[in-house]
Amino acid sequence: MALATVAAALLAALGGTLWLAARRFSGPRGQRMQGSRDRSAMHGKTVLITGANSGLGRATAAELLRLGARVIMGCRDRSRAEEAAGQLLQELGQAGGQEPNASEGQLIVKELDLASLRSVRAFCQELLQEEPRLDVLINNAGVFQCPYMKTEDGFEMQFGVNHLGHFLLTNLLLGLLKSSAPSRIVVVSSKLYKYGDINFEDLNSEQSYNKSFCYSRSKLANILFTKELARRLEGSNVTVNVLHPGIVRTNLGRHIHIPLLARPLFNLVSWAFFKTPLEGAQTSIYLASSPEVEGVSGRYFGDCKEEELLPKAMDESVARKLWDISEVMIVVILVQKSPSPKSQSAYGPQERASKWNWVVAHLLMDNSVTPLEFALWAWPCVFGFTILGPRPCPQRALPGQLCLCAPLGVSACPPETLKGNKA
Ligand SMILES: NC(=O)C1=CN([C@@H]2O[C@H](COP(=O)(O)OP(=O)(O)OC[C@H]3O[C@@H](n4cnc5c(N)ncnc54)[C@H](OP(=O)(O)O)[C@@H]3O)[C@@H](O)[C@H]2O)C=CC1
Ligand SMILES: CC1=C(/C=C/C(C)=C/C=C/C(C)=C/C=O)C(C)(C)CCC1
Repeated sequence: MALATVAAALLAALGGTLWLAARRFSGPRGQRMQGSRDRSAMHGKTVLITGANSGLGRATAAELLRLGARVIMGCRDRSRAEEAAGQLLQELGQAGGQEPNASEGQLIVKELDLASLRSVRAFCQELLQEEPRLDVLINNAGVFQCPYMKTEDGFEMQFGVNHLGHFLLTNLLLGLLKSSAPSRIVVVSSKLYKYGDINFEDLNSEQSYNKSFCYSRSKLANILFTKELARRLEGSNVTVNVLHPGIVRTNLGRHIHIPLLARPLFNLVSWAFFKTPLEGAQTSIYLASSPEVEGVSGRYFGDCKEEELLPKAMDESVARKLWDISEVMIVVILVQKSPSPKSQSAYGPQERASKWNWVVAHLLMDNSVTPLEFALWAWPCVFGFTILGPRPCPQRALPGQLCLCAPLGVSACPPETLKGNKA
């Protein structure tokens, strides 16, 4: 009896494995490899891919390199990136039956930590000095459902890396993309955007943190960012499109805890049902290289086809607000050098909730911003405020000092004013 039970269990396990294996090698996967097949399609083109050392980014880099592109891998860990680059060149050499880096594109590793706006700026400064052109920017790097963590600048990690880091990166590289036009920006989002919302009152998750919601919110932000950027880039010959890759077997799930005993089963199921990184990367490759999408902008793609979005991902007013507040967040960090104890004590509980308030006021009072930086960053922010309509300032500004009060509760008043107001 016991023997029969064991035999039945073994048979069931074998049958299950065979069925999963059959699923793995059949189905629509083959049709998903729709990227450009022209081996020289990307010759002479420079492509920047964030998070190119792993998963989808790595697979995208491999394919674009094969198509002849000069690929810049923007990665946070130099040793992991160099290891991946070495493997990619070796694989390419083996596949082509020739010495790596002979006729195909070039691979360049550069350090870029999207959880540090200082790193993003340093990266862009170097890139702008060294690269005469940039044809494709692929905003691919991402963090998925990590425990509550903050970036170097104090932003919730998933929003900070997935949205804000890329927001700054893209804006700093827009000039080069425009001068290299026709050029493309590709944004990697996720279908999970459906479960997110742009809750402006707690964008930094200070009040509550739900890791799934925050991932989804950051991916919704990716889509709204794409929509708004496409609108701003109309007529520039720079296109921007967003995609979801499907469910792909990568390192993205590193923060998901799977009990040790369940891991083999999970691995088997993911092997059978998830896409491989190369399959998942097809839409990124397609949007980066296919002539079919030349001139197409502001669209959402999956499996190399345009897809419909939920209304919340197409809301123009939310997209504009998100853009404006992202600018404020970035501007603030630009001027937010270690605040003085005097300033620290100057803001009360309400102001502390959005620490950005008073810092914006320092724009013109503090020489931590150069006129060029001010011109680049401050005016869109001030302009955004103007467009959205400044509200009457609840605090009384000191004569001659900057005091901006914008919607969404973001206001900027000199700390002295806030202090005076509290008294
Ligand atoms: N896999 C999937 O099923 C899906 C993935 N996506 C999206 O695809 C994109 C790629 O993810 P995927 O390849 O799956 O995951 P991986 O974890 O394999 O790759 C993510 C990449 O992002 C990098 N990264 C993470 N944080 C930072 C940072 N602070 N600065 C710079 N780079 C960083 C990682 O670097 P490091 O290796 O050093 O950690 C890694 O190179 C993400 O945007 C993700 O949201 C969307 C839907 C589904
Ligand atoms: C494959 C796999 C894992 C899980 C990855 C998962 C579940 C990723 C899901 C990502 C999604 C759905 C993102 C959507 O935007 C683990 C846990 C690392 C274990 C090893 C193999």
